[in-house]
Amino acid sequence: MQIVIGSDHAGFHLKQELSSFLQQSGYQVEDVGSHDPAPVDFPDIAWALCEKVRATDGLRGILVCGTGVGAVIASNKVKGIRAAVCHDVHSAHQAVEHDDVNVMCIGAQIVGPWLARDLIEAFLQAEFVEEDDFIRRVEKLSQLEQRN
Ligand SMILES: O=C(CO)[C@H](O)[C@H](O)[C@H](O)COP(=O)(O)O
Repeated sequence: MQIVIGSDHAGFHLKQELSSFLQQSGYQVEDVGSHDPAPVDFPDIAWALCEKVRATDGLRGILVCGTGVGAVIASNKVKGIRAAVCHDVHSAHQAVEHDDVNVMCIGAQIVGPWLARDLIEAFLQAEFVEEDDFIRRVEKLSQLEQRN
């Protein structure tokens, strides 16, 4: 499975750790940066990551900033992206199962590396449940994008 990963400066060290973990677990990881801990603006990294995610069916992204908040705001402004900040395992899998989330955001200042591993495993192993209610709601999310 292919994954895109990215972070700003605040998420850099956790992103590096998660990237290694994913590669050791057999995932093919594309890292859109940041590639060093120098300050960078999270909307720029969010765009680089989300552009790739929306271009390939089924591709998922993991975006790390300090709190996950900036990352999720920026990602949800990109058409075709459904992003969630997940700091508990239940949300990490239900976000995909019910809401077909394709970008998970994590706050490196909020969760430690071991919980972050559990979060990304729950996110990546989950599949969208193709029930009528969930399909209709996800379609309505896409319709909201057209209203602006
Ligand atoms: O969490 C974030 C945005 O929600 C960012 O990663 C930064 O941590 C936050 O904006 C603080 O910025 P700083 O330049 O690291 O002080």
